[in-house]
Amino acid sequence: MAEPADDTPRIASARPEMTLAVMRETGLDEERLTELVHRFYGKVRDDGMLGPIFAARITDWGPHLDRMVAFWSSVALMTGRYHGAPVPAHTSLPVGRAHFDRWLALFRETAHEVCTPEGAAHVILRAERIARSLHMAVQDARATCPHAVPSLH
Ligand code: HEM
Repeated sequence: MAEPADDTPRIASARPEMTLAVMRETGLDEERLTELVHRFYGKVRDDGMLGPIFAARITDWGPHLDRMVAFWSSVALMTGRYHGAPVPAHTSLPVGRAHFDRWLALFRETAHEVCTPEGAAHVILRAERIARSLHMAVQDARATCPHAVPSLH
C-alpha cells in the first residue's frame, strides 16, 4: 500500500476517512486527546467529591490514563482503539447525580481549555450522552440489587 502524502496525518483507524474528516472539522487528534485526558484526571484527582472515589480504586494511574486516551480516541475519532466495558466499571461505585454533574463540569471546563470550540463541542456532547447512560446503569444496578451498591450519603 502507498504511503500517505506528507500533509496527511498518520493515523491508525478502523474508519480512516471518517476519522480524518472529524480531525479536520474539530482540530482533535491523539495528541490533543492525550492532553485533554491527562489534564482532566489531574483535576479529578484534586477534586474533593470525585478524588476519593478514584483514589480508592486506582493506585497505578499510568494504565488508567492510557485506557482513557484509547477510550476517547474511539469515541471522538472512531479509531476503534478501546476494547473495554465502561458500564460494569461504574455500577458498583458510590455515585449519584451530583457526582456525574461534577464529572461533567470538570470535563467541560477542561475541554474548553484544551480544544478548539468545535473540538470541545464534539467531546462534550459525547461525554454528556455517555454520562447519562452510565448514570442510568448505576441506578438500574442499585434498583435491581440494592445491597451490592454502597449507599449514598
Ligand atoms: C460519577 C462520575 C464517575 C466516576 C466517579 C468514575 C469513576 C471511575 C473509576 C473509579 C474507574 C476505574 C474502575 C476500575 O478500574 O476499577 C472508571 C473507569 C472508567 N470510566 Fe469512569 N467514572 C465516572 C464517570 C465516567 C464517565 C462520564 C465516563 C465516560 C464519558 C467514564 C468512562 C470510564 C471508562 C471508559 C473507564 C474504563 C473502564 C474499563 O475499560 O475498565 N467514566 N471510572
